Amino acid sequence: MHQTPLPFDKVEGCGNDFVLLYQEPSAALIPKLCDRHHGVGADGIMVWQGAHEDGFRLDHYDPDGGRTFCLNGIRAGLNLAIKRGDCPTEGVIYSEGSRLAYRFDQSVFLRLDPVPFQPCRWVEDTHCHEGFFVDVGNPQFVLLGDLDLRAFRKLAPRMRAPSALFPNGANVNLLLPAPPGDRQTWHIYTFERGVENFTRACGSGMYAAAMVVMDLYQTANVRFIPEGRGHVRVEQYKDGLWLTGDTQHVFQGTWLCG
Ligand SMILES: N[C@H](CCC[C@H](N)C(=O)O)C(=O)O
Repeated sequence: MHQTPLPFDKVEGCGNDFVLLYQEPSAALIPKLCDRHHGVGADGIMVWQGAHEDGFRLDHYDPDGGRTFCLNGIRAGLNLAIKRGDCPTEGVIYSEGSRLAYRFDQSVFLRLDPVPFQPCRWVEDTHCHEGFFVDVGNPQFVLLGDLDLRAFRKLAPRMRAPSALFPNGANVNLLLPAPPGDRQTWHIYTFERGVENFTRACGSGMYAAAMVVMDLYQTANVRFIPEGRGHVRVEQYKDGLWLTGDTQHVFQGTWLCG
């Protein structure tokens, strides 16, 4: 069977990795590309759609085909598009129903709209954990050191499931202060919906966590150290709240397998 070669780039933000495409993938291709053994291997697919309204557009697919907002995918995809000259160093990026201002200064900065959060309690049998629910364009459950990493690894997949508390399921994040007592620097661990696994980083998880931490500790700057490489900062400037962090263009390739 003849297959049309499909050019792609592999990009990542703090270890949250993506296959960046330039045309719409078929539903069957998405999990194949994301597969770490038989495919390229990625936590998701980004599709560069070029000019859109007053800016540019990047679409996102989870490995299970779900469409939802993805900050690391936007950061990583936009970083490459800017470096290649496919879009200016300042502008607007549309993605999955969101419109974000961006600028480039050594790395991509995305302007975040402040979003509200609600305290909530996850209960299962003998387990009861207090956290915060934040909808940043996808659902995020943020636990502020209410359990240790070992318990989080065990419970996060269950917390992620659709429930009365999270009808659409949720991405689940654990924040641990780094170093203890510091309220501006946090380790963050995330179990991601759609990937159905712990990922090295989750940009929207950090967006959600920033909303909680900045409000609770009245701080204008927060830095996250995800499981993967590097870090992400959320900082208050005169013109709003901006998020930035490490991204990388890992390699360029051509998919031949259909
Ligand atoms: N898997 C997530 C979306 C991807 C978010 C993440 N990778 C990010 O950097 O924002 C969900 O289904 O809600």
